[in-house]
Amino acid sequence: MISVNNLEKKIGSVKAMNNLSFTAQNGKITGLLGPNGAGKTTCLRTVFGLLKADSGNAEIDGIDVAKEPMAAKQKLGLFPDPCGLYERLTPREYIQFYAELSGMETDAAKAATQDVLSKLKMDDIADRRCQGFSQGQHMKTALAQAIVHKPTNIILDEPTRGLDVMSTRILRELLLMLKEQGHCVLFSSHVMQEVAALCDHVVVMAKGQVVAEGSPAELCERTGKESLEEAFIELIGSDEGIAA
Ligand SMILES: Nc1ncnc2c1ncn2[C@@H]1O[C@H](COP(=O)(O)OP(=O)(O)OP(=O)(O)O)[C@@H](O)[C@H]1O
Repeated sequence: MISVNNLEKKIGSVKAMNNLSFTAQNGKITGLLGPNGAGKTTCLRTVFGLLKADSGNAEIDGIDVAKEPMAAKQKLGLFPDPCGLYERLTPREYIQFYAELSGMETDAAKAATQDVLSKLKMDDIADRRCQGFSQGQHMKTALAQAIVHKPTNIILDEPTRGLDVMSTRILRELLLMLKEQGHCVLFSSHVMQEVAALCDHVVVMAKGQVVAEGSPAELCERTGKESLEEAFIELIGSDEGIAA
């Protein structure tokens, strides 16, 4: 479970997070939905411990990220940019390298790597160099890296940006699989269709604050709108910076 409690962050003259609070539960996909500049990336960077909040805190399974960063990170996986893989390594080498970086002994890292390769059905590409991989293969390798240390919680910042339809579908299936396995999945997006299709819980953000939260159906009902896109526009009072 990820909980964000009264986070505040001023960057220059901008309040990127303004008393931001929400919870993302295990076994659910939670979407952070907001227009450009809403503070989604700032929030996720804070949750991962890459950015220090001015006040408030983020907790991973009850562990304060700022106070116990190593313990919190053991329970958290960050989906990296799939374009940033080391092309000369095979998925097995790459994933094992990250498992060891997360603190596992070599034997445990090897076993965990095999586990995740099987879980994501990657055995056919496990020992090929990443160079020349398709988008979907890159994606699986990146996700395997994020979950090899068996974190309960996974965060993804606009994971489908720049992906084609097939890769987007693969990623969706992978996220649904993680949810079925009881993981807490938190991702940011401004793509309505994606959020409506995937999320159990949507946190609508604007100007560093939570404007509303609930399931897509609840948000539609609350605003009296038929689609999440219309509900979103009603909630934030503008259609600036969103994608259909
Ligand atoms: N390093 C920085 N320097 C200056 N301003 C920043 C910096 N990081 C974030 N901001 C500002 O903080 C606000 C929130 O930015 P953030 O990147 O968190 O938004 P976002 O919701 O992820 O937006 P997008 O959907 O466009 O990626 C914006 O106004 C942004 O310009």
